[in-house]
Amino acid sequence: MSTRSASVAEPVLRLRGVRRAFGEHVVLDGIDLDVAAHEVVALVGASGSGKSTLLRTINLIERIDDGEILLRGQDVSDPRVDADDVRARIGVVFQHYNLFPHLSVLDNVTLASRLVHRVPRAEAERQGLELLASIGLADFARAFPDRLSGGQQQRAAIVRAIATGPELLLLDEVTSALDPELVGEVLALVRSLADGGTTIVMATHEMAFAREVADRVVFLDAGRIIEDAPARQFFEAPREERTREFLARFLAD
Ligand SMILES: Nc1ncnc2c1ncn2[C@@H]1O[C@H](COP(=O)(O)OP(=O)(O)OP(=O)(O)O)[C@@H](O)[C@H]1O
Repeated sequence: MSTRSASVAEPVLRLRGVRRAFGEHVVLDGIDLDVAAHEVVALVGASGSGKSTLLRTINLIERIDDGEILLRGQDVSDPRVDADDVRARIGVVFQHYNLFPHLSVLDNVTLASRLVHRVPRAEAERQGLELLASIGLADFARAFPDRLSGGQQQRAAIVRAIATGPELLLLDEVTSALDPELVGEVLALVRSLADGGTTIVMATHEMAFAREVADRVVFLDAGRIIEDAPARQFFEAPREERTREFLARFLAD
């Protein structure tokens, strides 16, 4: 478990009473969550419990029906706020299809810096090459993504997401589509970002990952937070019966 301490300053992210329904189906049912600067929060829960929807609401891909989403104190769920401005402040990596196949790996990594943040090409490429070198992929900078393994692609997608220095990094099951032997390299990268102070909210089915990397684990069930606890406590002494059942089922699989 990480030893980083949470800041007492204003949270990077604050959710208040976040609700989202699809028709009659309430998928997020009053979510309250604070994420402090440098904190790493893992969202866990059964399939369909609302983890991805929650991440998508934070990134404004999914609009909420009720409640508030504050990014460093700004209510970004206000429909008058420009979603593109908010997304420029948040890095996101999904399970699948993160890299643009028709762009080189370096162009993928530098695209947002150049287009959204207006960093001059030479400077963006210098930074991009540095990032690719940091994950051992400098030699693939000019290659297209299909030359990379799934794990290498996900790592490139993760450095692309942090290339613009986002205030918050959202990771949605970034290892789920990978062959087991490729999972470790992606986890190692996320761990190093966590240790470097990146603020992360990640949905994961990998309990070992949540346990090792997250400061806090938030257990969702049917769109509600059942337990929100420091990672060690969550796994070693969960308070809620439903958490114990979830973990027992998980260990039995
Ligand atoms: N656009 C949508 N329209 C209708 N229902 C949706 C939509 N998006 C999500 N849902 C439903 O919301 C529920 C929560 O889905 P979500 O993907 O957030 O769960 P999850 O916890 O991330 O699941 P998984 O672990 O399988 O990824 C599911 O029942 C899903 O079918």
